[in-house]
Amino acid sequence: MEAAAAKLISRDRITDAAATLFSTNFVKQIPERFIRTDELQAAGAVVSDGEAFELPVVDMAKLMDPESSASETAKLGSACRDWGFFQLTSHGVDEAVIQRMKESAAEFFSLPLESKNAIAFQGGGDKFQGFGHHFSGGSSAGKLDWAECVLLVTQPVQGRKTELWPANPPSFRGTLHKYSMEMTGLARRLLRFMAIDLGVSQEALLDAFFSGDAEKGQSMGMHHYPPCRHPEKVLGIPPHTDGLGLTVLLHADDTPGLQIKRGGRWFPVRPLPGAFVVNVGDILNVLTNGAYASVEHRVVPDAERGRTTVVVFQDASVDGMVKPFPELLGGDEAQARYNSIGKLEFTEGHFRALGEGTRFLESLKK
Ligand SMILES: O=C(O)CCC(=O)C(=O)O
Ligand SMILES: [Fe+2]
Repeated sequence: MEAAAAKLISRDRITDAAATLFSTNFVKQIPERFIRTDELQAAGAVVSDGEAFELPVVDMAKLMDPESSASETAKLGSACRDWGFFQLTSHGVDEAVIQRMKESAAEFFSLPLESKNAIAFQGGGDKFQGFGHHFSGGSSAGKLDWAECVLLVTQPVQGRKTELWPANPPSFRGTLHKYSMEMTGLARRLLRFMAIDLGVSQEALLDAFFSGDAEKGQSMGMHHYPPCRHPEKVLGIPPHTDGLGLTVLLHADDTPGLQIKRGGRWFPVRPLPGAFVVNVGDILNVLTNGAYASVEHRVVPDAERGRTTVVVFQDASVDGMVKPFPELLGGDEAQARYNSIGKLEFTEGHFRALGEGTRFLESLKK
């Protein structure tokens, strides 16, 4: 869940009891606050292991190569339209930086609770950054996720609260800075090809994500899902869509857990080694007038192995608004499938709806 979310909601601190639960994995009985069997049963079936399906794979090197660019761009476009998700290979992000980010995340979560709580969520108001449990709303209200996470603003640089960036491991802050810059570069590269696919100018799409507006930026979520002997009873993250523009997820290990909802069923992502998982957020869905889909997803813990991920969210807006690109409407406002709304109002609405278990995007539909 993106960091901006928590502006309107408080989050829970991780208690000693939860930390013990997370570190042992020999729990005989899972405490009631984590049990969500009903919610899980109501949410739809998971496709079986044997069922063949393929989450689209997009190759950045092929996007960049004039020989293959057109066909790979079409693949990128259909992934964003049909799945709202794809795995990205040959992405060009510095492998050493990725490796250090993975290690830093894993090292942070392996620290004793006391050290992690040095940057605990303060709760309430805009003090949303730091370490703790996710907020769970809607049908999850009052329940706790089988996960611990860190949320931080990473861009613009002047918007960072570096005192909340882990000081342990000591290399963490430098690594996150480099990783954040790499992610900006990656988003820029990808957006150029999305613009070609959409038929909007590259400048307009890049401006929507990166022009000087102070409200735009980048945030990150670092998640640790401890193993759980009863994965059918708990959730790592309840179903949600991402409320910003574009999300890029890095697996720090090869444990699966992310599931995508499609046609009423949950499709487990089988992470490809070395690939990022990229998905369309609600704002990009509106900017593209519904052409690109922001799709519901969730995380279930693994029975045997822990899972650590690092997620980067890239924010977007057009002239302070969340609205379909005028270029896509051919000068005819009647073609807009969503009502325009101010960026701040959108963010507030998104988190209010998340808390209520509804989807704000639906209320913007014409
Ligand atoms: O950790 C994951 O696989 C997904 C995390 C996620 O959906 C989020 O942070 O919004
Ligand atoms: Fe998400």
